[in-house]
Amino acid sequence: MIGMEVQIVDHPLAAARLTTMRDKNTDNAAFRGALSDLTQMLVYEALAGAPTATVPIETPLTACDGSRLATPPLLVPVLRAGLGMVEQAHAMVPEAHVGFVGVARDETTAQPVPYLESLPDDLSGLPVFVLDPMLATGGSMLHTIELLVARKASDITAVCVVAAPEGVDALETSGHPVRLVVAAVDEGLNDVAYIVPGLGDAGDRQFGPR
Ligand SMILES: O=P(O)(O)OC[C@H]1O[C@H](OP(=O)(O)OP(=O)(O)O)[C@H](O)[C@@H]1O
Ligand SMILES: O=c1cc[nH]c(=O)[nH]1
Ligand SMILES: [Mg+2]
Repeated sequence: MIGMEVQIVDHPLAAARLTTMRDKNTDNAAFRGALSDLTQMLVYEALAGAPTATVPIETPLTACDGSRLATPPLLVPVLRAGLGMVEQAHAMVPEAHVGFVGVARDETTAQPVPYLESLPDDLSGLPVFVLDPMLATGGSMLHTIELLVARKASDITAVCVVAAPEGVDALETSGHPVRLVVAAVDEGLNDVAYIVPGLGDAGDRQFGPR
């Protein structure tokens, strides 16, 4: 799909949380806190313009029309690092259902190695938000998107903190129905496929080494 929608969330508060996450002196707890705060901003922006449904209500004074999300997205954290996003995303969209995908890159080849999939069978008509702070080569995100498309998802949003241009290109050329919401697109990948300047290993920085 040429011309994939990429929404960069560059609000000053988002930039401040991202700075905390990038700083190598930020400890695990503060990293998780900044990721949670930033997730709130990313999900808020990702849902701007989402279709709404009218809800008739009564205020203490009179009847009026209210509003709710027409179709709350399925939230899909990619383990491990996406776990640090799901609680806050779910707080923003409490009526959402949640699926899980587990994939870990092989440390020598950087290829994604899947180990978990727990998703509804039929995703037709349901928007899906994939939560993973890092989009590096794009291999892990593409694996996840392929699981979703195989279940008939046709409206997928990748919600990420940092992306490499290589990962953005990989999503764009995949032809899958995906858009990207991200706090920053960095310079690129180093020789072991880490994002530079990046923030290191987002799973390790929340939970310790695996
Ligand atoms: O775009 P890619 O090249 O696939 O890299 C991105 C993936 O790498 C990280 O996970 P990792 O494999 O380190 O697993 P973890 O979350 O368990 O640490 C990250 O959370 C993404 O899932
Ligand atoms: O920079 C990177 C690349 C992949 N996964 C991470 O957690 N960080
Ligand atoms: Mg990791």
